[in-house]
Amino acid sequence: MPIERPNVSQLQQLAGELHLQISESEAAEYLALMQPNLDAYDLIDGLSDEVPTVKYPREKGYRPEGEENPLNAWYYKSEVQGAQQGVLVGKTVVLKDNISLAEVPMMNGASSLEGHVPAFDATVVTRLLDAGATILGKATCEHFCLSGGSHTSDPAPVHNPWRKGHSAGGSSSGSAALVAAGEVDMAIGCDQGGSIRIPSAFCGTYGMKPTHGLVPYTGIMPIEATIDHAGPITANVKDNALMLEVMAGADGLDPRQYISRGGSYTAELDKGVRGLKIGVVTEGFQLPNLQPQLAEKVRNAVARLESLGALVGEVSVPGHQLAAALWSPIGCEGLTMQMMHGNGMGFNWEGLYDVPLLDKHAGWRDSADTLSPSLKICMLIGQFGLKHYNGRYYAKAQNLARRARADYDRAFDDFDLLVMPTVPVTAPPLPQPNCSLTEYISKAFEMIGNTAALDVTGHPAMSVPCGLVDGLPVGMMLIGRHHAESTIYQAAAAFEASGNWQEM
Ligand SMILES: NC(=O)c1ccccc1
Repeated sequence: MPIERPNVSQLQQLAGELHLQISESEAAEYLALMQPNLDAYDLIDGLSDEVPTVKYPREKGYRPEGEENPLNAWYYKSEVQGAQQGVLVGKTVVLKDNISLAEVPMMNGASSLEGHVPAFDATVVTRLLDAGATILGKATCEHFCLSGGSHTSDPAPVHNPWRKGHSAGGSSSGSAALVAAGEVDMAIGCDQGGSIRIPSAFCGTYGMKPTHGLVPYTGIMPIEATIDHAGPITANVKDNALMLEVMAGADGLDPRQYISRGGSYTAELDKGVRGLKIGVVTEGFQLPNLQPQLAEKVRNAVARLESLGALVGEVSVPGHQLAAALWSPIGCEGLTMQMMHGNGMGFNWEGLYDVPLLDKHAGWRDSADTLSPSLKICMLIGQFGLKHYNGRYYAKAQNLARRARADYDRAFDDFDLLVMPTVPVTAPPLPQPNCSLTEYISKAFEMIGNTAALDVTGHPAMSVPCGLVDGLPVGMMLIGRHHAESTIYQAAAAFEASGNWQEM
């Protein structure tokens, strides 16, 4: 199929957008000279796309309603049976709804994407199925994954299974809610500012944000490649480690995997914590909105690890606050370029692009006013930094991210793990649908003070449930050296085995 050529005046218009002025006759001459290039576009247009083939058949599926979806945590139910054999045989899994499951609708929490049906499976999906898992469907997520509260998802907010009317956390809201409600064994979440760990903390699940690049993001709708992470959300530590083992390692299609190695994450589970050095991060307990009772639960959990033989000390990591600050230019300018101007894919990397998703998402411009205020504020910050400051603060923040990372790594000279509260608050009530802009946005970001920093530095970090305050779960965040997920699991497993966290 030939692509539609621009005419002379369209080419002049394009030139204008590039700050060029070309006369009509120049435009005509350029146009003639461009013909071989446009012939190349014709050739590409005539070819089929180069994408992975779908390996396992699936049901058409449906959108559960009413009693079948009391928390609004399901987006779609569609069963996919994986291989007959493998470490995940008998395990049920739900996918966050920014992860492609071929033939099953995906909307990433945003009405502007409604109607999109992916053509291929994300790498992590194929890996789980190859390991024998049974996928049950897609979990509701927040609007383009841009909220730590569960009130921004289209069509409806997700409720916390511990208390209806309260936030499930976000942005992997449905993922954690369905695991906590016992509807699935496992879920995949994604995390750019805390979106695996926040809902895990609010819902009392185990949520691991692995080292940046460990798990391929291929086939998952991104926010910004340098902070995109995918990882497991489960009801126990063993399942979490198993799931990570299956999902980790290079797929050759994701530029985030500049360092790519998988590993065995189940090997250390029974080792205990005797002699393990755990640093309590001073800055992690200095968030202005930290609830004292919640901090107390986390300190009690650390004392328990100490009683199990860990060597505990206090450590200051000034880079923690720096990293949290770096999230603003990196997250906001990065998502404005990649997710919005770049139609969800961006440019300048080799790998697997989802072309139909790109086309569909390019339509956000036609209904931009329906975007969530939590996304709008990030776009406004991002556009400001890009337009008024050439994106220089994004660039400088990427450089300073190495300083922040080195700061944590200095702490890891003395400690094997670092610990702090995952989030400063327990699950708050969901804001009312007609709440103010200020409330809507503050309820989306009030809890990311500790989590976002580790997206910037890339360190693995896991939320481990460690108690209840007024009947709502509290999460302790364990942070490890890059690629030391095993050490995190080792401590998490020892802690889990030491008693019922709901009684702590
Ligand atoms: N995608 C995220 O991790 C996120 C979390 C909280 C707020 C904004 C984004």
